[in-house]
Amino acid sequence: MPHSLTPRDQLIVALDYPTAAAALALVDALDGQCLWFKVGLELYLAAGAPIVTTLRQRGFNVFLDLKLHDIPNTVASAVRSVSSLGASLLTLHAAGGPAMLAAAAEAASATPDAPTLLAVTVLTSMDNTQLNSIGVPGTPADQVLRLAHMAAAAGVPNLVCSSEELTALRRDLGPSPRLVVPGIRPTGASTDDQQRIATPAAAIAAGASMLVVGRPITKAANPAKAAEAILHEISGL
Ligand SMILES: O=c1ccn([C@@H]2O[C@H](COP(=O)(O)O)[C@@H](O)[C@H]2O)c(=O)[nH]1
Repeated sequence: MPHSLTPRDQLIVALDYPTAAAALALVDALDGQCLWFKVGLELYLAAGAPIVTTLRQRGFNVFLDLKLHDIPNTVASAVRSVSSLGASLLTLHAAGGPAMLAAAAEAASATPDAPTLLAVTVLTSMDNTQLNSIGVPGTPADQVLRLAHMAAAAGVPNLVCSSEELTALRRDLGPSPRLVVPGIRPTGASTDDQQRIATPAAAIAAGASMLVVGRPITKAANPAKAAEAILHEISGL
């Protein structure tokens, strides 16, 4: 495994909730099993920066999934703005291009306590047809590889990708980049709106550093049991 992380270091639970109270109820229900939580657009727009600081005060690691995508100056300023919150990871869209990524990387390296930047390649909800329909030729894997090389050259080597691209990414980029993988579905779980999916074990075996899991845990009848099953599935791999 590229990063020698324990299963609890590898599982990020996506807190896709409309209020801080609902998100924190799920955190409480997991009863300390999970160390990482993802705050995405829904929760951040509803609850703002205090949800990040609350999670940090409770001792959890925060992945701030804001998927920044704007002109270089604006994205660099946003990186500086969120750096004081204490999130460990922050996303921006690789499709913003090399100048945007380089400006963000420069801002992060010059800002104390800046999060590690992750470049989002091709959303796991997109398949071949959807990608081609926005004017990108080829397969999601082609585009992920193209964006990954561009992002690394711009100073953002860590990525969000699907499990389907992991083998090729590890072949090209080696063990160092942190590859964070959503679109995780335990066997038998509903795929929802995800297109490029894998089981937790398959994604870790293919080279994922960390897994992002939302609905298979948050919508489960017993979220703690669902999280425990995923941790069990990836332990010993
Ligand atoms: O390509 C991407 C990038 C981010 N996500 C986010 O991950 C979670 C996945 O939630 P599930 O409920 O497990 O599908 C969600 O917050 C997305 O915004 C992604 O799915 N794909």
